[in-house]
Amino acid sequence: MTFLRSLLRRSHARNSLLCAGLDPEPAKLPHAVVSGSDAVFEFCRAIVDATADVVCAFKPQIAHFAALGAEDALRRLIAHIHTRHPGVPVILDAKRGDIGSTASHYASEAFDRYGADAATVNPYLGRDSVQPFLDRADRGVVILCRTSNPGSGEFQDLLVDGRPLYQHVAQRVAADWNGNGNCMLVVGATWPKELAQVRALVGTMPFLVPGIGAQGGDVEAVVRNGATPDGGGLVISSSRAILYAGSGRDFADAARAAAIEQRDAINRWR
Ligand SMILES: O=C(O)c1cc(=O)[nH]c(=O)n1[C@@H]1O[C@H](COP(=O)(O)O)[C@@H](O)[C@H]1O
Repeated sequence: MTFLRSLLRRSHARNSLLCAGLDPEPAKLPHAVVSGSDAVFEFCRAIVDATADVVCAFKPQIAHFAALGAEDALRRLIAHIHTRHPGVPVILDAKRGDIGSTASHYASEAFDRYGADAATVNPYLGRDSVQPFLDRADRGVVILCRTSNPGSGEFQDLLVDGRPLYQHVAQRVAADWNGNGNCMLVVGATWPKELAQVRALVGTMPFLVPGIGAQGGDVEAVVRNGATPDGGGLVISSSRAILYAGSGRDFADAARAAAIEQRDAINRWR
């Protein structure tokens, strides 16, 4: 089954648009419970097992593992999700972008080494840099469009032929890059007006929407401005607000409670 089909199926089955981001930070781990050389894996596995039935996807962030030399923990974590929670797709947040010959190695890293179902990519280098990802028709390609960070407008809002650059990205992806029907766009929860503008440009293409929780994005505005007419089309991602909801022995229960709260807050506006 393709990534987008399994995402849709999972989202319907669990009535959830929530994605749990997996961004382990050593200083924030509950050391009384998880410690030792495999603490990152054990922490993330506990979060995954506590939230899998609440979410439509997981999104591990590669730098949070690579900076710690924990690439093998990432590989095992994705394998664990696939084995223990089949049907929950994994989006590897890697934000890759390079010339085509190198990009093919990045695609292989994401999809073959780590076994991810989808990966985030940066469109700045143009279509040939994303092509090795687009060619993997069964996998998802999640393309940065209007990112959640405060400085996102510095380049993404620059007017080109009278329209902001991020709108060109949205239109180009929808019209030209999505031949295999495997594209999504990243639009930050912190920019509801832009979310509505991108939705108006691309029809029902699904969006990955990070920026609720720790970054303060407004859930109601996200759903009102970003959802498709059937109340879907969104994968709303939250990392720190779920991962670090608790810091004691009950950290996994606290993460589950936070995820349920966020899922329900999203569903209230659908
Ligand atoms: O591609 C992403 O996932 C992403 C895009 C974006 O525009 N903003 C954004 O915050 N992210 C990622 O989403 C996660 C947000 O984490 P929290 O702010 O803790 O929920 C981080 O891993 C970011 O790298």
